[in-house]
Amino acid sequence: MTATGTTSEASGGNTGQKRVAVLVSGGGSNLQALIDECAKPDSPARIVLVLSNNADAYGLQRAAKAGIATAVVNHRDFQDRPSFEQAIMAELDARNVDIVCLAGFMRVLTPGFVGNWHDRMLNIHPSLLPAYKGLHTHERALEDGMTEHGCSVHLVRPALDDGPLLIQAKVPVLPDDDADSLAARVLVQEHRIYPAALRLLAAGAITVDGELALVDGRPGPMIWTETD
Ligand SMILES: Nc1nc2c(c(=O)[nH]1)N[C@@H](CN(C=O)c1ccc(C(=O)N[C@@H](CCC(=O)O)C(=O)O)cc1)CN2
Ligand SMILES: NCC(=O)N[C@@H]1O[C@H](COP(=O)([O-])[O-])[C@@H](O)[C@H]1O
Repeated sequence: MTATGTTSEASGGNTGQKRVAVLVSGGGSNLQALIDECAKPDSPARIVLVLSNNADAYGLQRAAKAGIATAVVNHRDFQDRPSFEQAIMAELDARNVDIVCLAGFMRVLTPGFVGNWHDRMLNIHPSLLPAYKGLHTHERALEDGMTEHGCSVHLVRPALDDGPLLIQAKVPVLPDDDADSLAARVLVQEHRIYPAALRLLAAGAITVDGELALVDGRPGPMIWTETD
C-alpha cells in the first residue's frame, strides 16, 4: 500500500466543500471529468484523494498532475475483500472523506463497505440501468440489436449496478456501430453526467425516498440526450 500527499492538503481548501475520494482502476477519463468539474470556483466538491487498486492506473497520473493526493491499495496484497476494504477505509478516514465516487473501479465492494457509504457513494455505469448490469455492456447491447443505449450515475448499493438512479444519458446505436464506436459515444455522455451528478450530491440536491432518488425534489433520474 502506497500513498502520496500534496501541498494542496496543507491549504485545507474551502471548508464548505464536500471532500471527495475517487476510486479508479484504469485510464481515468471519468476521473478527469470530475477533476475538471471540481476545479470550477463554485464547485461544492473538492477531490482530496484518488485511490486505485492498480498501481499502473493512468488515473493516478491524472491525479498527480492535478496536485491531488493518491493512494494505491492493491487487492492482490490482501487475503480477502474485507481486509482489502479495511485498507481502503483507512485511506478515506485519514482524509476525512465525505463522498466516494467509483470511476471505472473494477472491484465488487462488500455490503459492509457499501453500508459505510450509504447514499454517499456514486458509480458511473455504461448502460441505461437497469438494463445491462455487469460488464461488457456495449457488446451485449449490440448483440441484442438495441437502437438506444447510454450511461447511468447511481448511488451504490450492495447489489451490483443497483441503487437509486440520479442521471442517465441516452445515445443512438448507429447501424455501423461496433463496441468501440458505441463505447466512445457513451463515454462522451459519461463525462457530462458524472460531474453533474457529483455537483448535485455535494450541493445537497439529492434526497432518497426508499430506492428512488429525488433530484431537486423531483423523482429521478434526470434523462439527458446528446443535444441537451
Ligand atoms: N457492491 C457494489 N460494488 C461495486 C459496484 C456496485 O454497484 N455495487 N459497482 C462496481 C462497478 N462495476 C460496474 O459498474 C463493476 C466492477 C467490477 C465488476 C467485477 O465483476 N469485478 C470482478 C473483478 C473484475 C476485474 O478485476 O477485472 C471482481 O470484483 O471480482 C462488476 C461490476 C464497483 N463495485
Ligand atoms: N461496471 C463499471 C464500468 O464498466 N465502468 C466503466 O469503465 C469505464 C472507465 O473508463 P475511465 O477509466 O476512462 O473513466 C467507463 O466507461 C465506466 O462507465
